[in-house]
Amino acid sequence: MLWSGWGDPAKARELPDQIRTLLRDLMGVGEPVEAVALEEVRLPRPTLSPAALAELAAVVGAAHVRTDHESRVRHTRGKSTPDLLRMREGDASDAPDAVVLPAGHEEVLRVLEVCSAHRVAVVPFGGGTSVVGGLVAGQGVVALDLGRLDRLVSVDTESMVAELEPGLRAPDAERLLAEHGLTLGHFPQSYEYATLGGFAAARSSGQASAGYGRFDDMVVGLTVATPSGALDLGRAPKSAAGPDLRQLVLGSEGAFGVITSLRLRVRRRPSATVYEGWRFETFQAGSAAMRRLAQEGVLPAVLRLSDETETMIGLARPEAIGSGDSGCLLIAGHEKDRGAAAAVLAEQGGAHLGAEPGQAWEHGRFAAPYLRDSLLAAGATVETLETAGFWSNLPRLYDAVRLTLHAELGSPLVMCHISHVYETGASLYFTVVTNQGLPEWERAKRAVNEAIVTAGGTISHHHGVGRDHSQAYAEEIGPLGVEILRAVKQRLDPQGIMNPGVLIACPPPATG
Ligand SMILES: Cc1cc2nc3c(=O)[nH]c(=O)nc-3n(C[C@H](O)[C@H](O)[C@H](O)COP(=O)(O)OP(=O)(O)OC[C@H]3O[C@@H](n4cnc5c(N)ncnc54)[C@H](O)[C@@H]3O)c2cc1C
Repeated sequence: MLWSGWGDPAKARELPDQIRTLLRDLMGVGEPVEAVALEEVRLPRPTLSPAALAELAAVVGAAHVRTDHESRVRHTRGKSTPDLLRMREGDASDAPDAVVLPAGHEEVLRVLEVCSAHRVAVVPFGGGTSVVGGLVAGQGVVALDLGRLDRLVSVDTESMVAELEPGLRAPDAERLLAEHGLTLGHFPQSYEYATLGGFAAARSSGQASAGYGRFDDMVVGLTVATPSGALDLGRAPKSAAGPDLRQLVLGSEGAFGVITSLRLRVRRRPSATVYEGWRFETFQAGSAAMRRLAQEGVLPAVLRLSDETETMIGLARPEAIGSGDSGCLLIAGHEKDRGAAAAVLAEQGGAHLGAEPGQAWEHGRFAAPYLRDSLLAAGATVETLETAGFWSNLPRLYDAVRLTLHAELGSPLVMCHISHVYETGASLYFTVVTNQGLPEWERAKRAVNEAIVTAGGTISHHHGVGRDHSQAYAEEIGPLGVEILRAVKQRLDPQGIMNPGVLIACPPPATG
């Protein structure tokens, strides 16, 4: 993973001429911005005591406690645009003092014991793709990299449940499951780098959520190491034995403990997926068609609708970006017979475009993050944000976000798509390109968060809360909700060492 951007540097993408012209002539985007070299990145002076480092090394082995420049840089923050812009400028002031790589559940428990005793904060680190400030470390903090917990532990093909370790990256998990003819069916845009533990900890949702559900729907059981001991949850597909404590862990973003094992529902790999494109006159017409598909139970595995602006720019087809298409492009990916879904789409006014747009989307489905790097290098600020709401409230939410972004940023390019749908509602995913800098973007983001809460949406459908959304999350769940989460944290993590600052504002660990 490129430390100052996304993915494999060999896959870097040139900006098409139409986009360069749009940025320069219509949006007034300024000069290209070079990233500093890795060795020029500025790190804070470490403050971890030699005694704490020695005890950590005794648990995981000296080779698995890393304090070198590159390891610290690579575990600094996540991959939001503000994170990347700071890294490009050489600012790693939130770098952890050390990166610790345990090999299993018992070692995680012992690392937490050492860190509790020394009042050292711990930030669990999966793929490092958080876009909500979920990985802010800082002085005296350890990044707990779960990359060595990377095994497929067992497969039960009768129950269709697999036990996997949390540090597995999604492609590795899919490769191991494919050997048994199985799949998770979880393909977020961060697929190439994100881990199973990160998906569970942040309640991720993938591009095939219409067919496979969200990641939290797949978790039938999990094991968690906390500073107060271990929790092992989920011993049946469904249970009436009290509240479901798995739900306290899903979405907890490392604030309560470390997920060390996951029992996940798996499915047989489909023999083929048939992709196709449809065009709708308006976003409203396309979203009404999606609603019918969800409510009539004939959803394809993949379903994605771009609004007019996103269709015009061609974001759903990175190879054809700047193509200037009209209307609203809908992509469907069918793993079963497409007949019932196609009939609904046609009845709702969709024009069938054939296989090509769907195949182009499938081909470029993980390319957009590389495009973001090229836009940042060209001097534009580009970022995404998302929310979800009930169908009846979706138009209000859509307008509220767009109006706020335009009011805050002058003339940004605001694109939107729907790619996660339910019988009762859907998520809205916005991509914003602006000539404004980081402070203006951060002000706009605060205003959008407020607008989302006011318009009745949730502050996150799948990116999570992190630090960036903690204030809006507190408004969403109310003071009593915040108190409940604080009480849980106090019980599981009495010293407050687990990822302080994410989810709910809590005092940092007292230095001992
Ligand atoms: C370009 C890009 C595209 C993205 N697309 C999508 C998308 O399509 N869908 C989507 O859902 N998200 C998307 N994301 C967001 C991100 O990939 C998800 O939040 C993902 O779930 C994070 O996984 P990770 O392994 O990278 O976790 P990290 O970023 O390493 O961690 C995320 C949070 O979980 C905590 N954590 C990680 N592992 C554990 C563990 N084992 N136990 C306890 N806590 C843990 C961390 O401390 C942190 O707070 C995208 C991000 C980027 C940069």
